[in-house]
Amino acid sequence: MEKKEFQAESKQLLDLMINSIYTHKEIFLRELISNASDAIDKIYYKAITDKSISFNKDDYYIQISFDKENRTLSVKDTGIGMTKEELENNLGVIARSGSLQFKKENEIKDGYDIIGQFGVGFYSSFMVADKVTVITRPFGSDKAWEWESEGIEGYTIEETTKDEYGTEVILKIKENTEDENYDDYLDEYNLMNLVKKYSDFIRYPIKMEVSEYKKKEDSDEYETVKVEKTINSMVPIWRRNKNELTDEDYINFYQEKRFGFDKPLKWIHLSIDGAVRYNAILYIPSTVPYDYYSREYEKGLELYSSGVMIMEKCKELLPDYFSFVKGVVDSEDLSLNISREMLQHDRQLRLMAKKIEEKIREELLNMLKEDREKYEEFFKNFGKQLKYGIYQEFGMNKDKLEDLLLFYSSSEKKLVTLDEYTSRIKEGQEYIYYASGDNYDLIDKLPQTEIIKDNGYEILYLIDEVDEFALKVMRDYKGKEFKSVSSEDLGIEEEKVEEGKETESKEIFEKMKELLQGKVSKVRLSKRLKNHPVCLASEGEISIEMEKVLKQMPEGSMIKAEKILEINPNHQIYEKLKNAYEHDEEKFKLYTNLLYDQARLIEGLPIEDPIEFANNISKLM
Ligand SMILES: Nc1ncnc2c1ncn2[C@@H]1O[C@H](COP(=O)(O)OP(=O)(O)OP(=O)(O)O)[C@@H](O)[C@H]1O
Repeated sequence: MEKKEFQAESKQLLDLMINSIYTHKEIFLRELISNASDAIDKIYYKAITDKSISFNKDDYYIQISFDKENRTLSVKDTGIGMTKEELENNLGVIARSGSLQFKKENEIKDGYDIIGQFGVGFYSSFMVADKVTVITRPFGSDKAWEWESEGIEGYTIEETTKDEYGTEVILKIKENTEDENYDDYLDEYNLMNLVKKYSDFIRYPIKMEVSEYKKKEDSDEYETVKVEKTINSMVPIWRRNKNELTDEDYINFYQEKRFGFDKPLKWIHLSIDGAVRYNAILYIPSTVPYDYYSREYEKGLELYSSGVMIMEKCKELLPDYFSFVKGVVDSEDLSLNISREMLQHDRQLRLMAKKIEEKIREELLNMLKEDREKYEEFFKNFGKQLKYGIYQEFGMNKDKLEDLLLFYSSSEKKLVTLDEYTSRIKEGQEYIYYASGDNYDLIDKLPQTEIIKDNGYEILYLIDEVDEFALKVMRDYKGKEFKSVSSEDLGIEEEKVEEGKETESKEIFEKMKELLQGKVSKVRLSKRLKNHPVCLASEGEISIEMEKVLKQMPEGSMIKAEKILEINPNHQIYEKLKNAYEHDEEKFKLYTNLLYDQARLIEGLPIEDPIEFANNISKLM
């Protein structure tokens, strides 16, 4: 037996390998399976050019077996195997990849790319094993070799026998420690899950003996028996032809992948053959994930490189406003870093992300046009996210998102797009009007909306917290400005105020403002009220609805809207107020407080002092 040391720099590298390159120990299995798949691929490629080699697909497979008692786990393949020299070169020198060399020598460029390229994956075995044994017999040779290593100190090679060509890697799994349960790698269920997670789309069968609960022959009793099964799906659905796939295939894949328990509302299957080639299947869920609108939710698409899973949630592939999209992306063109946990070039990712975003937008616009009912269902679930998308980044994404928005319309009594609103705009209508509140019924009754409706103008009713913030950063839609029904200048012909009232009321309103002790910045005659005596309006950037929202945030509680109390000069209450001002100070104070409280109630704001409010009402009675 020959005992050899790893080359000097390899020792350090091996140490680095074992201890710091990978975040998850479990990926060692992905690496061994990828190597086994590469080894079979190499025969496949040889067979293409060498007519004397026949490649019968059924003869090629990967087999996983384990022995709990002896703590061994084995990954065996019927691939190309290694000569003694190759063993020394490939497993004796870390960071030398026989696979990369093979790829170069054979100029392999087509779709089924060989996975290995860095020459380090194999050593990840030492993260979970004390000892690694490789028994290999190269294709076309009778000789077989056994390579063995317990890590840094070196390895041995000796001749052995093996019935078939191919390679078997046997790991002596470490004992459990306080932090790590190595028994997981000797557990049928867990191993199956790891194969599903990382290697489901390796294109050769991965076989393993699995337990099955079966009825005994000639008896009613049941027993658990071991049956050899192929545990990977092999052909990824995204590589299959769209025409061959049924709705059921897509739905099954969504559910198998646990993207959600629901049935997806819509899916998009992409095969892109541009600067970066990739396939993707994207899903829009039909229900909101329970943690979607919370900090815990993580966006991202599952990323594969040549059928091997690299990242569970690649967040760079989705903008925040489309974070509800689930799915997979698979590309052969990614530059991976050594651990396969990250990508080396943002450019490829950016190109993919851009296209993916375009496609999602296109699909949503399509749905809006072709299947309104479905789109409204989507919007009910994720419309809020689109609106956040506009609000974030100061409206930078406005152009991409504005046509995807829906708001409830006062005249149509249903959700409408901004385009539909503007297409109905009347001559002389200067603005797109909106009113905010807790629900459509309450907004519909808001005194401020009356004059606008009387003019025959449509109003958008906003009930989501983010709505008004989004419209504020949008400012306009195709040149038409948004206007709150509570703003001072509504751009319409205002209610006439009798001559003299303007001057006469000044003094009264000054007094009212004083009595209200800073609660309002102004009291003024209303030019918008018709049948109602009073309402609140606001000035400046923060509206009353926005104040309500900000109040719920810890840092926003101090931010207040500048409120204006508006009194209807044509309502009999105005005369009573005037009378009280002139003759009964106590009554005037009472009216002032009551009118202010009423206006708050109409806006859905809490009464600041409910007891005093109740007492004031009693006084009136
Ligand atoms: N099962 C196997 N059969 C045949 N050759 C193998 C097998 N496993 C490993 N090798 C050889 O050993 C080399 C080193 O393997 P290793 O897993 O360390 O790196 P890699 O697969 O080339 O690259 P990567 O680090 O990107 O996975 C491979 O390139 C291949 O030539």
